[in-house]
Amino acid sequence: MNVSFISIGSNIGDRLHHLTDAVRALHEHKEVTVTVVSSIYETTPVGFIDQADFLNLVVKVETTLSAHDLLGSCQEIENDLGRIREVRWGPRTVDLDILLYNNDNVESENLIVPHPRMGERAFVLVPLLEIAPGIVQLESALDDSGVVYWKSAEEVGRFLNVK
Ligand SMILES: Nc1ncnc2c1ncn2[C@@H]1O[C@H](COP(=O)(O)OP(=O)(O)OP(=O)(O)O)[C@@H](O)[C@H]1O
Ligand SMILES: Nc1nc2c(c(=O)[nH]1)N=C(CO)CN2
Repeated sequence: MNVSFISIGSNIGDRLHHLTDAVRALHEHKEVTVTVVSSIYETTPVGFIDQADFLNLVVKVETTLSAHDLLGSCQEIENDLGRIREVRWGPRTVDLDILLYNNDNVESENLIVPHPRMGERAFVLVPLLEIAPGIVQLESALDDSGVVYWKSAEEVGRFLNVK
């Protein structure tokens, strides 16, 4: 069994709904089980900053999928939930990024793990370290300004027991 951490973000429309749909879709995949959901954080946009605030969370999953197949499933979920890709780092209905996959280092054309920008992104590190303290070593103190606790994981995790 493989263990992976996935970051999920949304900043268009009913953001909580989009996060919930994405977590549910992951969990409903027959080769993926969501085992832990972080709290939900409201975060100021990073990169392309002239856009609405995001909701972000991180999930831990167990999966029999390879890292590449897991990426394919994440992209399918993004497409199903109607993500519009226009501006790099721009608004999206829902965005799923693979942060970690076991202790693997992957460097292929379409997949890099650990995610190359996770170390500088508080919207990733705050929820990741909440559910997996110490899983990444920080080079300096984490500047968590712009990342505010929004709601408990209950909001998205409630349905996970019913599988
Ligand atoms: N670890 C990873 N998780 C998800 N996608 C990845 C990863 N490594 C590379 N990619 C590639 O990144 C491509 C672009 O992804 P996307 O459009 O979501 O970028 P972005 O979310 O705007 O920016 P960022 O990559 O900085 O989060 C995807 O098509 C995918 O092939
Ligand atoms: N706060 C925040 N900013 C972002 C996010 C995100 O999920 N949250 N995703 C991005 C592209 O992956 C770019 N910028």
